[in-house]
Amino acid sequence: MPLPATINTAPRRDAAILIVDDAPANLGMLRKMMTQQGYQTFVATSGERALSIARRVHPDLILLDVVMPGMDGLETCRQLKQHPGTQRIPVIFMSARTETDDVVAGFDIGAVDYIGKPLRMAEVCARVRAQLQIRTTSDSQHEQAQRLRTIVDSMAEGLMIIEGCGRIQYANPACGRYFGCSPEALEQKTLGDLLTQQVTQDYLDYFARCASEAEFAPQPGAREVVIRQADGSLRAMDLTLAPMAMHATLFIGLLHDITHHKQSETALQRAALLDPLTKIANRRHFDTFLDIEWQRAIRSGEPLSLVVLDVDHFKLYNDTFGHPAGDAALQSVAAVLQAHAPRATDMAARYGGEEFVLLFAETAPADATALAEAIRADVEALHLPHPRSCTSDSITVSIGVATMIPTQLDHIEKLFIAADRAMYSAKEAGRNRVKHVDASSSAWDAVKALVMR
Ligand SMILES: Nc1nc2c(ncn2[C@@H]2O[C@H](COP(=O)(O)OP(=O)(O)OP(=O)(O)O)[C@@H](O)[C@H]2O)c(=O)[nH]1
Repeated sequence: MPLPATINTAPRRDAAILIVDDAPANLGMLRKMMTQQGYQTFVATSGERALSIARRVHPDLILLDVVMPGMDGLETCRQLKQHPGTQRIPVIFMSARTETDDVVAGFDIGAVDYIGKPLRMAEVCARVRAQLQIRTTSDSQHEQAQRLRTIVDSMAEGLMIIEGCGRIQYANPACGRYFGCSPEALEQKTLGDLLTQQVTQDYLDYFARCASEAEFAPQPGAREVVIRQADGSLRAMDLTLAPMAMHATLFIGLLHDITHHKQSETALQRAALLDPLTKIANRRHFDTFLDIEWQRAIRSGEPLSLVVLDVDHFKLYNDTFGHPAGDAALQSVAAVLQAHAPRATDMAARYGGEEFVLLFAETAPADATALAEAIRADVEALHLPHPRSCTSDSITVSIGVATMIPTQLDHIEKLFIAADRAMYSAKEAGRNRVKHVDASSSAWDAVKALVMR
């Protein structure tokens, strides 16, 4: 529901007035006057009766005689102020007792005004009008405050009011949910209890600048922060902090949960690095990883081993069992590769089609060859039937391995060409085998010569 742009503070013409006086003549006169002013009137000749009517009709104002037999006006007013249903009704005392002590006692007990008797009707009307106006304004403000509280309480965003020293002065229920504690518990805390040290310091500096430099009016900006929850876990949030209007020392903080956004961002980033069919690294991811390891090997002088692996007679396999069965076979082969690349410095990837690669950093030729041989044997052990293959009854792979200790003068391409050549020589030698080249072999020299040309 939109909030009204302005609050209508004119007293309602049909406001209800309860007139309480034990003298029927006074009652009659006041009633006539109030009716002439356009008000609805109720009358009572005793305090007890006044309480009962007030609780039933909730008048907008009570004109209350002080001196009455039985329950007097002061006691009547005290009981009105004690009852939640009647405590907000403004009471105006009317009395011939106009000593200062009498008037002060009337105000102390909760009256909003005190009129001396004998009554001057024009004055009574003016005072009633003034109090009704105040009452209308206060009702509107009360209603407005209630609406704002409902909005703030039901907001999905967290809202906090923060003092310049970092103390949380107010927190709404969403803040409580975000931090995993009650809003009241948050109101005992400071920004430093909720945010990391660096972020807290940044905000405290910003608060100090707002307070000391009148012309410093920064645009409120959202900042990604990690908040600490009551159970110690961390959560990603957008936090917008801005000075409260007309309050250089108070700041409004708005917290927006971006955990889901972050999770999908991370999922997207991860998806961009994986081959959709086999769920192992894709070519782009592998190339980036190889660049990093290549540079690291140049610095460390440790050997870098590249393995290139190609499924044997895979076209025939597809032709025999169909493309979906071929896909499933590629997934099985990929799983074998992944199982042999457990270290942070290893990576298995699908390089395209039925071709796979593995990188083993800090791995000498003999170790890389042994790893490749284990992979070959594990693929064979899958026993994926390949009845039309002329080299085996089941799916097999041919593997080429190249190892080098790169220098600044080398190109990554060299390593690839060497491993590819080794793989083709494994194919030529009958498939389902591993071939290795290293820097000392003649094959490697041939590769070098090729690349240097
Ligand atoms: N099912 C399936 N097949 C693929 C995929 N990518 C490439 N292929 C197939 O892999 C086959 C590769 O065939 P070739 O390059 O002729 O080699 P090959 O039949 O494996 O023979 P050799 O390598 O000489 O042993 C082609 O038929 C491609 O269609 C894929 O994602 N899924």
